[in-house]
Amino acid sequence: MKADLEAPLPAGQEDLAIQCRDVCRSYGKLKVLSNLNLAVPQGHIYGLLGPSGCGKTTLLKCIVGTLKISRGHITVLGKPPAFPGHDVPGRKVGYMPQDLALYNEFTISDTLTFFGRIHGLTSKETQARMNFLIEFLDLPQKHSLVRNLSGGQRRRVSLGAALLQNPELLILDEPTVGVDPVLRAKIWQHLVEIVKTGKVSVIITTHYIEEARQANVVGLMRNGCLLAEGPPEAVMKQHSTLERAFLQLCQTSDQISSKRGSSPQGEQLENSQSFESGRDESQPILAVGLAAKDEIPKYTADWKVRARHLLPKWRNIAALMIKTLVRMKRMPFSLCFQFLLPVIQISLICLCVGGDPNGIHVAVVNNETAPSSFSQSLLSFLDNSSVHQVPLSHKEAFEGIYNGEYWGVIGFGKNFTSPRFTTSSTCGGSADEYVVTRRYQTAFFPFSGCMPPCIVLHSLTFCPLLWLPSVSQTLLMGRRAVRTER
Ligand SMILES: Nc1ncnc2c1ncn2[C@@H]1O[C@H](COP(=O)(O)OP(=O)(O)OP(=O)(O)O)[C@@H](O)[C@H]1O
Repeated sequence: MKADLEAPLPAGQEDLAIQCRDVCRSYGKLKVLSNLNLAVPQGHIYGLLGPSGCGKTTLLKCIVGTLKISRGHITVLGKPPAFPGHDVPGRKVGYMPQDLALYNEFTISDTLTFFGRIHGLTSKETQARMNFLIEFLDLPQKHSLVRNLSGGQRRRVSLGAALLQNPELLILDEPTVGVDPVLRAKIWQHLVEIVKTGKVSVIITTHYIEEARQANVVGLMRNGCLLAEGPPEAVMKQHSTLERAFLQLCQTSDQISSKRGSSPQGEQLENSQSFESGRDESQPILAVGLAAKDEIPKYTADWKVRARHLLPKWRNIAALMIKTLVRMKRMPFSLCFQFLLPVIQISLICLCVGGDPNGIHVAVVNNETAPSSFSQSLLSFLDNSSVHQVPLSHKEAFEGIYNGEYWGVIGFGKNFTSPRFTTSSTCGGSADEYVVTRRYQTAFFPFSGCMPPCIVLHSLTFCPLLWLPSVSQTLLMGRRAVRTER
């Protein structure tokens, strides 16, 4: 198991934090990523730029392992995302999603403590990091509720959660949106500093193209593939700004597409300053210092590692339970809903089913007269509080039942006790004995029509999923509950 995790990486990959090879991803018929190739070197900041809707967030979700790719290969810190025994998603990765998944009922302190627990930090470590991050990200007091924070402040809390455990890889989806320029500069400065150690790598998306000049490598993305990849200075070589370089690359890409559309098949496209004719779409128009295409190795994990990967971690269960308790405490209405509703449902069920029936009038036609007869002892077994026996003749009994006076008729023949009948009647042979229970069932279940919806409602509310949502979340989603939640 250990050997598997510590196996040396194939040549050329040990210095790549992320490698995407021919990655494709679609949402139904919408192809979002098409044969995308991207390489994030270890200890670098990779600025992923591109217009809205080009697929940046989708790519980041695939990298972090919350979305599956349709085709291609991704390796993150040497293994595919969500590979058994690999902490991606997990402690090794700090992911700040675009849609902030923070809990409104949490304070800043609760939020950071929750993520600290999830990543297995001690409370001392969490506290130290929290104090640093609150000051660094210029956050309000740590007891402020997330729901009372502004949009920009929430983004910074989310960024704080991503930075909390000092991850090896930071995946930041537009962390600087709604952040004032001074803080934006500070965040970039921090990123530049942490990558200097060579142990941390960052992939960051931003709409502020010019701020990406501080990245070590930029990737310009359009329509699900990379137009250019390389150091910002190289991409900007013939242009004063990254924005202009991007504009030029977009125009070049459009020219290629239109020429390809209009030129007859097989005709060679003219050479342009930055691309070759018949360009492979999976390759950027401009690629500076791209990693060589190594063979992607086959990754296998020991069965023990796989089994452990499937099992939820206790610390995650504990963190999620505490999270649920804190949320319940802050939302008393939800507490009532979760605990009182099942009680109401059970009461409703009991009301619908009703209590034990009593005072049911049943006509008894007993043609045996001897007090020690078998029919008498059978009748004595009946509970008199539920069944009120009315001894009648055959005719009176049937008249009574047709008039609705009795719920049923129990009849015994003259020779019920005789040995001949004790054997044959148990097989249902004698015409002298009868039990008529025309309306008996209705007596027990007067509201039986209401039962199915009641039972469904009851099972929905009483089911433990509602009582302990955190545990079920963890059990269902396994150890990856943590990051998929965010
Ligand atoms: N869950 C989804 N189901 C269907 N389509 C989706 C889904 N998520 C994203 N898309 C579509 O995929 C495309 C790429 O979306 P994505 O969020 O990756 O873009 P983006 O580059 O991050 O955009 P932005 O910069 O505005 O955040 C868009 O056309 C979007 O409508």
